[in-house]
Amino acid sequence: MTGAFAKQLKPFATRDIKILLLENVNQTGRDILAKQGYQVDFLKSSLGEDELIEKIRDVHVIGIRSKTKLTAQVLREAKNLIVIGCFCIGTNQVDLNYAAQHGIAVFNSPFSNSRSVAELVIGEIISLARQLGDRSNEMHRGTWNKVSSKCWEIRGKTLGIIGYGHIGSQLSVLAEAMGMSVIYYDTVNLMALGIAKQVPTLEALLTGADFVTCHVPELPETMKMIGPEQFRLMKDGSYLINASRGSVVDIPALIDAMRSNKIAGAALDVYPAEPGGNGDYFLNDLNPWAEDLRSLKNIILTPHIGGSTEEAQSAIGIEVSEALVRYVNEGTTLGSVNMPEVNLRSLTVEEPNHVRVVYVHHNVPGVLRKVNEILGDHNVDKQTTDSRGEVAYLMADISNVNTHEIKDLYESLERLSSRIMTRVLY
Ligand SMILES: NC(=O)c1ccc[n+]([C@@H]2O[C@H](COP(=O)([O-])OP(=O)(O)OC[C@H]3O[C@@H](n4cnc5c(N)ncnc54)[C@H](O)[C@@H]3O)[C@@H](O)[C@H]2O)c1
Ligand SMILES: O=C(O)CC[C@@H](O)C(=O)O
Repeated sequence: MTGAFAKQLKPFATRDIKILLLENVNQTGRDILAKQGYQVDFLKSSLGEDELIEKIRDVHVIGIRSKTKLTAQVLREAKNLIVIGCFCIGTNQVDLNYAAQHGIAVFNSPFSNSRSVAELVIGEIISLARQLGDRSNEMHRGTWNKVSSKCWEIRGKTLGIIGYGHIGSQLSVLAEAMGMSVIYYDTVNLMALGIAKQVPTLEALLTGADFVTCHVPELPETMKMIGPEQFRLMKDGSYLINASRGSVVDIPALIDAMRSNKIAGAALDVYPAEPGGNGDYFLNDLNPWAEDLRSLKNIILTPHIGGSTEEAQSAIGIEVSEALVRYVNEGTTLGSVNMPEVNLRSLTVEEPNHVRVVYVHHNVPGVLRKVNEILGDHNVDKQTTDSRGEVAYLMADISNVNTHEIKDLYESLERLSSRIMTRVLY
């Protein structure tokens, strides 16, 4: 019996499934996974590449947040890995394509922390307009500095939202409720909430807004999308907020724009390089401009806490863990960010001599015929298949399979040249 077959053998024992959870995944998620009987290893922080490679070799499932980089180099070593859970929205830390090509599904939580980020940004808009960070710091140092110069109400001001997705649109509603006008720029034509207005270009947004806030994913097109030219276009005395990804804003350009008083304040929650865990080593070692950034007035620096609320983390823990359990136990890919979405109704009663076959394969002609020649020796009750780019995913429920036939079934599928990964469940 090959190692791979032993790993997938029907019915696999849930106690054999090894899970590594990094970055302090919430207790809700840990409980769901432990209740399945899986072996759950939990760490509060992320791991550097060498340690990660060492640990990932052994596990079937890994759960991460935004700091753990699952590059092709790391995933190459993850010989047993079948699924990755990103307990967050962003999936830019994972090589999604490499994972799909190797039959590793990736799940995330697409909107459970959107409200938390939107609320943080609302807090920052008011804090920047009233220079709250500076006043508070002065009081902590014993200085009473009662000023109104360049402190503003936000009522009647214009908020410019770049990226009108889950977070941007939620923020739009909150901002209007406080009397702000909202304009937004998005590459997709999107319905405005309330009386917000979509503008046709980034330039129109930058020239029209008093507060500019970024809510785009990390993509090649969004790298440094706010740089010297964009700061030049922004209104004199306007503000910039970035709680999306650190790569979106060119930080040295922001420092220049603030030093010249073009930009009156900024709030950053994300940075081009972030430490893997909590400690005293904030930005200095990682980012050469850190000292300059820290020396600026009216700048709020937070350690990537946009989604860090009890509500969001608890909801994310449940959502992602449940998706992992469905995938491990039933092969369901609904909600996966890198696999075709495939589902079959699960069995409501234990059926003897019944197996579920999951076959991830290269999306090339002739595969279904060959697979069905193998499955056709049994009774195929249900079958479904879908493809996404170069990867296809087939799921079949088969009856009349005797226990001694499972190994043959598995090995016949594994021998096909189209095979990426075979799993036999139940
Ligand atoms: N600070 C935090 O803790 C935190 C928490 C959650 C999410 N995030 C980040 O925020 C990002 C946005 O989250 P979301 O849930 O709103 O995502 P989303 O996918 O719902 O929305 C993103 C929007 O950006 C638009 N977009 C993409 N490229 C664009 C471009 N070049 N110009 C303009 N618009 C563009 C998309 O069309 C989409 O409408 C996430 O990708 C994640 O990186 C950060
Ligand atoms: O919790 C995190 O580490 C990431 C939060 C946020 O950036 C996300 O992508 O959801």
